[in-house]
Amino acid sequence: MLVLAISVLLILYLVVQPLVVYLIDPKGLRQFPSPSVAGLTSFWRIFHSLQYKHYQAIHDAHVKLGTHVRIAPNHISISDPAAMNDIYGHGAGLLKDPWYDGGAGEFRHMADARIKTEHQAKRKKLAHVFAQKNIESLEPVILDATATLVSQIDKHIAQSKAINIRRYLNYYTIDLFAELLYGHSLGCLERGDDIVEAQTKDAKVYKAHMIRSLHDATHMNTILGYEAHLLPLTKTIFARHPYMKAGANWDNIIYHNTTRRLQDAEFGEEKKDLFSNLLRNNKGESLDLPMGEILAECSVMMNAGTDTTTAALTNTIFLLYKHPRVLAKLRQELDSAIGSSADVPNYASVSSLPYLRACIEESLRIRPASSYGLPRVVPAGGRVIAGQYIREGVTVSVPTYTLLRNTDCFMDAESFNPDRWIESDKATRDRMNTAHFPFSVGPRACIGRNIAYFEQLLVISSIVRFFDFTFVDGESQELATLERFNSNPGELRLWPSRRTV
Ligand code: HEM
Repeated sequence: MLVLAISVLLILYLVVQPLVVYLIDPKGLRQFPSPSVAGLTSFWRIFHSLQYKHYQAIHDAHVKLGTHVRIAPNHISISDPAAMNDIYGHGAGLLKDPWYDGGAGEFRHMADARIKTEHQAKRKKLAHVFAQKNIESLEPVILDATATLVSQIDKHIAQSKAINIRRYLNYYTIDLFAELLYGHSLGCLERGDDIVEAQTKDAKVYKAHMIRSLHDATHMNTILGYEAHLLPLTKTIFARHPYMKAGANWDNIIYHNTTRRLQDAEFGEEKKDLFSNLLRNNKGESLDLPMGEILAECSVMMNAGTDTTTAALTNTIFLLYKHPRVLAKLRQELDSAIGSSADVPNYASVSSLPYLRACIEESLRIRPASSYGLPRVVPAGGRVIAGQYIREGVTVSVPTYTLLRNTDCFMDAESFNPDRWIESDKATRDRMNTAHFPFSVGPRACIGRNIAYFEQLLVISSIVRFFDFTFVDGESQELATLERFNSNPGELRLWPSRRTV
């Protein structure tokens, strides 16, 4: 009897209720075209997220249906550059959607705080952590980590082994960010794996795979977030799912490293890392953050600071070695700027090289690390977004992947062409800049972009100068994209050799 009652309730909830809402159409959304059953149910998005190809399904829908597409019962995706400012700009007034609750813990961090005042306070408190001046002071740490990466590639050459550069770049970003944040590396690069220590609240220390923990947890949170109002139920139903265990492992990795860092501080070890800036403002006064908030901020930094930059670095290496003409031009620029030095180039020597910058921008455009349409809620009174009125309470987003290949803004948008950032006339460049937002815009835009550029400049210039690669699978080698929330690249195996500089 109970099973029958639950089944009836489920059918009512999953089939009848969406159909009734769809037909009554209280928010006037039926005027917007939608692919397949997307206007009726979130299952359309869930299906494509489970294939890791959500961005592609949204892109295909826009190509077929136009700029304003209904991708879920209460969600309009808008692939128009004008929508960036309308939705995300300073003063737009649209707040983050409850989808962000999917990954939120008891304490919110800077990226998942949805209340405006809470977010503003956090961002203000932590802005100094990400200031360019502060990042530049961390250059020795970045140079050291980059030198270790170079020596690991050399080891593969000495042993005549192919290298999975996607994994090694991820080991690099993990070690580097742990060093920047906590003042200690996690040793992934040296070991050639991502198995690190985690610690439960009752002090049990064990080992876990760092990359997998983050990826599985993110995938789960992304999908559960589509029906955010059901989170208390779905989190209970899936409590034993391995991806939930992955989330616990991730939290325990952060807990282990944060408590270790706090103990260092207790023993009076003075460190010049981001963590010390997290505890104190730029006048040296304590910020008095509760432990839950410290853990939350460390978690988002280790997440955002490693996963996106790994994607950006891997994508750039792939694109450069796939395009020998571009690679040769970049090498010419680097060689004439740096000469024959065998050291990892420093920031001053590469930060204003135009072609290097252009390669990085073009890679962020054509293979964005963050391709997901970032959801926001239309506030009271509704809004005109890219020319169409959308009622209050509707979720809207700009699909980053689609925006970055907008054919009105980028000529021959599907081709990797760094020259477009240098050789285009002003009008063309202005048009490109209306759509080139790999870090988003406005008050919720990426706060870590200075770190991201710093890393990319040093790593890309080092690898390109020192190494030749051939693809293990020959010229036909492709690089998969697996969108969980970030767009993670698939494995990328290369045969490395030393280039004579
Ligand atoms: C190529 C690398 C990166 C890309 C493409 C990228 C992209 C983005 C994007 C698109 C957002 C907006 C997310 C949203 O609205 O939900 C964001 C936010 C954020 N990013 Fe990055 N990011 C990168 C690197 C980093 C790094 C190195 C850090 C360092 C910790 C970082 C920390 C953050 C934080 C804390 C936020 C939340 C900001 C807020 O809501 O105020 N990111 N990033």
